[in-house]
Amino acid sequence: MTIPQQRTVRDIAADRLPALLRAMPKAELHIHIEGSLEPELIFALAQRNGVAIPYASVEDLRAAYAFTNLQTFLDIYYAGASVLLKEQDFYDMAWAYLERAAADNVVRTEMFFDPQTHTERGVAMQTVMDGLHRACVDAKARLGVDAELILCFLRHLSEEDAFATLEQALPFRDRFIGVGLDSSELGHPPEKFARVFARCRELGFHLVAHAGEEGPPAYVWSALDVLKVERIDHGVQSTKDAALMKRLAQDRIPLTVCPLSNLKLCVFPDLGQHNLRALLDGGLVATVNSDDPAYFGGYMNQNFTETFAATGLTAQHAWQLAANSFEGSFVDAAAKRAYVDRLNSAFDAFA
Ligand code: HPA
Ligand SMILES: [Zn+2]
Repeated sequence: MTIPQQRTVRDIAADRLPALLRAMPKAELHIHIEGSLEPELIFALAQRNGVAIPYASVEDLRAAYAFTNLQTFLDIYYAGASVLLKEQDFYDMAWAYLERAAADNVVRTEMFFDPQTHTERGVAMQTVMDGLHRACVDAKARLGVDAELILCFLRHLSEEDAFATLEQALPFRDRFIGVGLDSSELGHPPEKFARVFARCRELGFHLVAHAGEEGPPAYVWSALDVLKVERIDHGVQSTKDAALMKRLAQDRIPLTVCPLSNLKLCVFPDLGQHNLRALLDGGLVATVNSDDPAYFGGYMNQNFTETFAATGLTAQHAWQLAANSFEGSFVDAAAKRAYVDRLNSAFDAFA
């Protein structure tokens, strides 16, 4: 892997830090596109498609977003996705996110999607793929955002179901760059999906998995050693295991950390106690991401500004997190260098 050059960044006053965080180019590596579905769009799509939803208003729905753990969120997240039926619905959802990403100076995004959430309801794989892919193509042309897709298997379902999903997706294999693993973590360890990940590896897909969000460090170990993933999504429980921290640092395995998600799902009691700084201090390739921004109260820049305000991270950390996002992305070495050059230019212009 190419490691972007290091850079020592001059300190800037705390009151100017939010502007720098917003202005710097960055990659988003952990965004569930179904988690970008805002309540307003849920209501609009419900009406367009004649789907009944058990909430009287947008305010009513938003009021239900009081989560105590991952599962309480997932129950509402899957219900929200039930309004997605047509190709245009998937396009509209992805386009709304991509416009928000562009506004946050996200120049590269690798978006998760959960096909089983849709095929289970009778939506064709092709419908999902067509809508999301068309939004990615338009994002490059009209927003200058380089957008790719990563297909996630739902870990609360069986490996057999994951294999069937992979089969359905293979006619569209040029439209997604990798596979991931999401949904209910506890009780569904990575090794449950050992064979389907081995197959995806043979097929040449990039591999990632959620691990160590709520689950123990053992799940991060098995994501690495059994599934052979290239990145860990979340991974914040890794600080509980010194040997694991060493492994992640030595192998430069990126962690796609999602601070506002961790706050909303009660992984940390408050943002001031988030361990992002400890991950960076441990030499890990940690990144900042939004996860499910419509549900967790913030897109990329809000994740950056709120976390920096709560934890006292500095301009040096800002540079490192953005550089890490490009290092951790699935672009080639020349593109990584070009992105880090853009990052350096943004810092020069800011000084
Ligand atoms: N964790 C697991 N599964 C998910 C998440 C998450 O944060 N968001 C959407 N699906
Ligand atoms: Zn996630």
